[in-house]
This record gives sequence, C-alpha cells and structure tokens, in this order.
Amino acid sequence: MNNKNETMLIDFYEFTMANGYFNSELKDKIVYFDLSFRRVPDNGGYAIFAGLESIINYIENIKFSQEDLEYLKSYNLFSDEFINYLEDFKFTGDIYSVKEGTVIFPNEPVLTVRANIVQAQILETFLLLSFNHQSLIATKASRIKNAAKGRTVLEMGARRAHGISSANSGSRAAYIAGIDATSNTLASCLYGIPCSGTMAHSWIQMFESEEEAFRVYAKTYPNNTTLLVDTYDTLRSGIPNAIKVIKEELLPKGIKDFAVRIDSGDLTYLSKESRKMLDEAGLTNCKIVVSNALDEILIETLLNQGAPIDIFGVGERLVTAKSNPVFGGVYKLAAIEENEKIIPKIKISDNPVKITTPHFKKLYRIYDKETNKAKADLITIYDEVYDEKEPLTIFDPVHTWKTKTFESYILKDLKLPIYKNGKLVYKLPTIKEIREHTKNELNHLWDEMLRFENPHKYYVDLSQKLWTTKIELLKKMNKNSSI
Ligand SMILES: Nc1ncnc2c1ncn2[C@@H]1O[C@H](COP(=O)(O)OP(=O)(O)OP(=O)(O)O)[C@@H](O)[C@H]1O
Ligand SMILES: O=P(O)(O)OC[C@H]1O[C@H](OP(=O)(O)OP(=O)(O)O)[C@H](O)[C@@H]1O
Ligand SMILES: O=C(O)c1cccnc1
Repeated sequence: MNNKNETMLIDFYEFTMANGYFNSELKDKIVYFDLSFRRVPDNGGYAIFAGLESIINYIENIKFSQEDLEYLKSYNLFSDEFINYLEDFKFTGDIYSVKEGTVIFPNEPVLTVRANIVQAQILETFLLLSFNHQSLIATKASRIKNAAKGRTVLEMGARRAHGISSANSGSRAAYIAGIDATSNTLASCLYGIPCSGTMAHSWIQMFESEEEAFRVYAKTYPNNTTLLVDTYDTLRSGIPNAIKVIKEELLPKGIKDFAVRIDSGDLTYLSKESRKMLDEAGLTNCKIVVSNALDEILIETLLNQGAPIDIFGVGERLVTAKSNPVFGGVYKLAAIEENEKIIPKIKISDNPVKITTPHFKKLYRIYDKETNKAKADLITIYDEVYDEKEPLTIFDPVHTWKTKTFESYILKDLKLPIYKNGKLVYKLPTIKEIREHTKNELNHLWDEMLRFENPHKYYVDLSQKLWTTKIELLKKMNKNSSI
C-alpha cells in the first residue's frame, strides 16, 4: 500500500452514488457543482483560496489500478460495467476556478465543475480536502504575516503538523500567503520555497559550554548564524555568550548578518533586555528571532508591547490552524442540463446559511476605479452581461432595501476556465507568481478588513436576476413540500 497513488482518496458514498447513476438513465446527465465555504475562520474579514494545483494534479493523475478495481469489486456492490468504466476513467468535463491566492468570501462559488454526474461526484472528496486544508492554512498564514507588519516570518511547523501531506501542503499554503521561508526541507525542494533554520537546544547541550556551542556553530556557518540563547539563562548567559562569540568569530570576518533566537519566557521583556545588551555591545544590527507557540494574536500583542523583534518563527498554531481548525468548504449541486438548457437546482435547509444559491454562476469583483480597492462581490447567472459605462446598483440579498450604486468601477470576472472537455486549458502559475498574486489581492482590501476584531464586513451580493431565480425556486420548493 505504500506507493499507492491518491486516486482512491474518495468517500465511499461517491462510488455508490456514481454506480447508481451509471446504471440509470442519469448516467450522462450534465451537472454543475459549486465549491464554496460558509464562514471565515477566526471571524476574520477574508480568506485566501488555495489548493487548485493539488486538484489539477489529482485530475491529471487519476488512475484506478487493477488492485483498486479488485478491491471495489470485493464489496459486490458495483456493476461490472461501472468497474470497467473506472478502469478507463478520465475526466471529460469543464472546471472554472478563481486563481490560487485569490481573496475569497463566504458563499461564493469559487470553483465550478460542469461534468456528467458520475465524474462530478467522483471528484468531490479530493476537491474538498485540497480546498479546505490549503485555504485554511493560507488564511491563517495571511493573518500571521499581517500581524508581523512587514517583519520576516518563518514557518517551522512540520514536526507538529497533522501528518505528512499536511506538513508539505501546509508549508506551501503558508508560503503562498506571504510567509517568508519554511524549515521543511521536503516542502522547500518540492515547491521551491526558501528554506531556513536556526539551531535546537540539543546543539547547545551537546557541548561542554554554551559559549563553545555558539563558537563551533559560528565557525561552521559564519554567514548563517542564529544563536539560540535561552537554553540556560537568556540574559545572564545566552546573550553575553552570543555577544562574545559574534565579536570574536564574526565581526573580524566583516560579517554583519547574524541573529539570536529566544524560544521561551516573556518574549517582550527578554527581547527588550536583549536588544539593550546587544546595542550596548555595538551589535545594533544583530536581529532578534522569537518563537514559542506564536500566532497572529500573540504577535500583535508582542508588537503592541513594543517588543523589538525582527523575525517570528511560527509552527504548531499555523500548521494546525489551532484557533479554528475547520474551513467548512462544501461542494453543492447548483444546476443540471436538460435538452441543452441549464435548470437551476436549490438545496433548502432550516438553517438559512445552508440554503444554496442555484444556477451556473459567474463571480465578479467590483473595484472602485479611483482607489483601486475592492468594494463588493457580485454573483450573477453565467450569461448576464454588464456594461462598466453604465451605473451598477447592487443590493443586500437579505435586507433588499439596502442598495449601493457604483458609477466609476471596474468589474473583474474572477473565475477562469481550467478544464474544457477534460483538457487542461490553464497554464499553472509558479509558486512565486501565486504568492505575488496573493500580495496584490491583499493590496485591494481596505485595512479595516484585515483587523482581527470585528473586521469590516465585505458585501457579496446576488444580481437581480439570480436573486429572483433563487427566491422563486425557494417558493416553489416550499409550496411543493407543504402539499
Ligand atoms: N510578552 C508576552 N505577551 C504575551 N504572550 C507571551 C509573551 N511572552 C511569551 N508569550 C507567549 O506565552 C506562552 C508561554 O508559554 P509557556 O509558559 O508554555 O512557555 P515557557 O514556559 O516560556 O517556555 P517553554 O516552551 O520552555 O515551556 C507562549 O505562547 C509565548 O509565545
Ligand atoms: O512553538 P512553535 O510555534 O511550534 O514553533 C516551533 C517550536 O519548535 C521547536 O521547539 P521544540 O520542538 O524543540 O520544543 P519546545 O517547545 O520544547 O521548544 C522550536 O524551538 C519552537 O519552539
Ligand atoms: O530552525 C529552527 O529554528 C526550527 C526548526 C523547526 C522547529 N523549530 C525551530
């Protein structure tokens, strides 16, 4: 089982449903499924879309092996024809998606699959798992990077990640969102993320003295010296020894780039005192790295306390998204095709947030032409046409009397074609391009949306035509269910 590819990472009910459709007249029915999420983690103001590259890799490499097929057969649930179909399975549908690194909001169709029902169902699990995990980590990482206010942030979470793929794709998602480097060498070599690191307490413990440990390290890696100063006593031993070794081993070589790392205790107090001692010793360019179960709230707190920190090392709370470890992405049927017409479908729920928005839809972002800031998102039916020269009025889908009119705006269609008739038509961006895209996306947001406490609410509205379709379908379903 060790070298198994990921094709079978599919919830079993997808197979039972797919087999059921395959053996019925619904076999070739074309459907539309939307990927969306319901709530921004940590009550934040925005989320970052990630996971598209993994989704594409999965689709490109889907291959049910003979072993997989035998395994499925052993359940005696699936027809031979269905098993034969899986043997030659190939995705033949269309996919539209926002780019990786795009800022997204709840209830938007960020990715849409148009395919026959069998294929659309088979993709569900992997799409959701990639989207949910990677968007969760990218969103958390973006908050952490924002809290650091331009300072460097290193991701060091591999050892506490929830498994191998979470460590790797977590490092990638964090980098996309703006984290500067990872300690995970595999993620670095897989994805081209800068790799970085300091030293562990064990290095210090291995030598007769802390000073000797520092000295050997500085001699071995003169151009990459970060000394861990909290093994015995940060201010009485760690910092004085670091000053001595830096002065004796690095300054004579003309080296100006070095740092100390503090990994325990009151990081504000210790960084302030360390800064004073380093400056008094003339080492004003010595950077201070801190780590120890940090997250965006602690980083903000430390900086608000005036802690003179240059670099943050962040592990467990980032890779596990500890404060809110569920993204809540869903994959919902939005329409079917009948006689080449698109028929919208809705899912009703007692919980209003779980009522879906029907139809094959487009997702637009409205930018203010003067400020270049994103003002609202507009979800429309796929064939609605807008003229940016005409004023655009949007309204709150719940409190419909609340309207807003834009006179001078730019409308951007956020979803691109990724697959057309099963063919990949999208050129995958490099990880650096994705990271740049995320940075650019955040520049379009108002600062008020980035704050952690009660961030400004961003509007995601429905076009008049889509809103009417939704309400009519709701009324129809209500009427039908009360008969
Ligand atoms: N000035 C500060 N303000 C707010 N939180 C801080 C401050 N200094 C440190 N912290 C955080 O408080 C927590 C301290 O955790 P804890 O008491 O377990 O660590 P410690 O005892 O200092 O170190 P160790 O990891 O060796 O146990 C960490 O999450 C740390 O980042
Ligand atoms: O706290 P995180 O955000 O996950 O950052 C990574 C932590 O990993 C290392 O600790 P280690 O595994 O050696 O254990 P420690 O907590 O006892 O230092 C490092 O010294 C950091 O403390
Ligand atoms: O390089 C480091 O300092 C590091 C790496 C992993 C975990 N903690 C620290």
